[in-house]
Amino acid sequence: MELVLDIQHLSKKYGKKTALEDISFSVKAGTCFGLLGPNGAGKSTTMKILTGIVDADNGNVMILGMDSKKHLHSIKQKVGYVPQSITLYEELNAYDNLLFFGQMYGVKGKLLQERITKVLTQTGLLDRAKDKVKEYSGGMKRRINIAAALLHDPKILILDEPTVGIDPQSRNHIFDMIRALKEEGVTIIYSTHYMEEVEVLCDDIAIIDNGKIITQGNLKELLEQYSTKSIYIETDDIEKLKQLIHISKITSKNDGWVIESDQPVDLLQTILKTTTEQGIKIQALEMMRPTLESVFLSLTGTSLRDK
Ligand SMILES: Nc1ncnc2c1ncn2[C@@H]1O[C@H](COP(=O)(O)OP(=O)(O)OP(=O)(O)O)[C@@H](O)[C@H]1O
Repeated sequence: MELVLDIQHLSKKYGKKTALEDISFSVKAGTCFGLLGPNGAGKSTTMKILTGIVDADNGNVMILGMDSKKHLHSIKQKVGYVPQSITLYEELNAYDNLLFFGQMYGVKGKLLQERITKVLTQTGLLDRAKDKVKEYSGGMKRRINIAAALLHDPKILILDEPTVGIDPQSRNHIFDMIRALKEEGVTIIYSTHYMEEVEVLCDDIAIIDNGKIITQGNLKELLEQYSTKSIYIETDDIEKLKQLIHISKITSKNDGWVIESDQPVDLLQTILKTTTEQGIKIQALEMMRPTLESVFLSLTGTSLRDK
């Protein structure tokens, strides 16, 4: 598959502080790539290097086959970047903001009018286009900020933590937008510290921590490879069950227990059979979906949520 982004051995220090240490990853055309990591991991620095805002100390970035050091201008025409902070004129309405940003990207005239209508429709804010941005909610501002990065019809859209501090409705809108853009063939590069977002949106991921990539690859394969397989059960008679079946590791969770097993399907069947035969009542029994939380835990020994 065609690579639209290829990063090799990127390093960056701010003074003595190492922000990135030998980062390499690549992104395939038409996919959603997730850069997942806790605060301060180096996600924004990576994205700023991709967009030419920050210079790397070492390493190479190829975007759409072009070297970012030599062809930044051409690259910028094909890449949309949504920074973490909102960059809109509060006193202007959304339409005028988009007019301004479109012209900055070099889009003009009738084409710009068409693009503004399209991006406002994509963000679900066409009917609010004439309202001043200062009257928008945080989530709506974020959606317009994304719209601004789409005006020049980019092939790659880079989003730096686009859902921080916004309402669930706007978050869902952003997810729907990303899925629709992907359908249209746009490659998405998405940074976040929310594992759940990566799990539902991304095809391939890199997990970054302390400026280093700790693992990367296809999301499904990583989940399969690293995460713990387990069963969740709620029953009033766990002690009896423990005597009847072999359980290697069990921990309490919510109103029940999580039992780890290399063979969760077999264990599930055994539990069902045993509880039925012995008359042990169960309130809930299910296989637990592998999560990125457990991937992170098994690779770093710490929880991403605790960072
Ligand atoms: N301009 C700067 N000057 C000095 N240190 C910086 C600067 N920008 C970032 N850093 C440091 O570099 C490291 C990586 O920061 P970066 O913003 O890339 O992380 P991040 O993963 O995007 O985190 P966050 O989600 O908190 O923005 C952090 O330790 C941060 O404090």
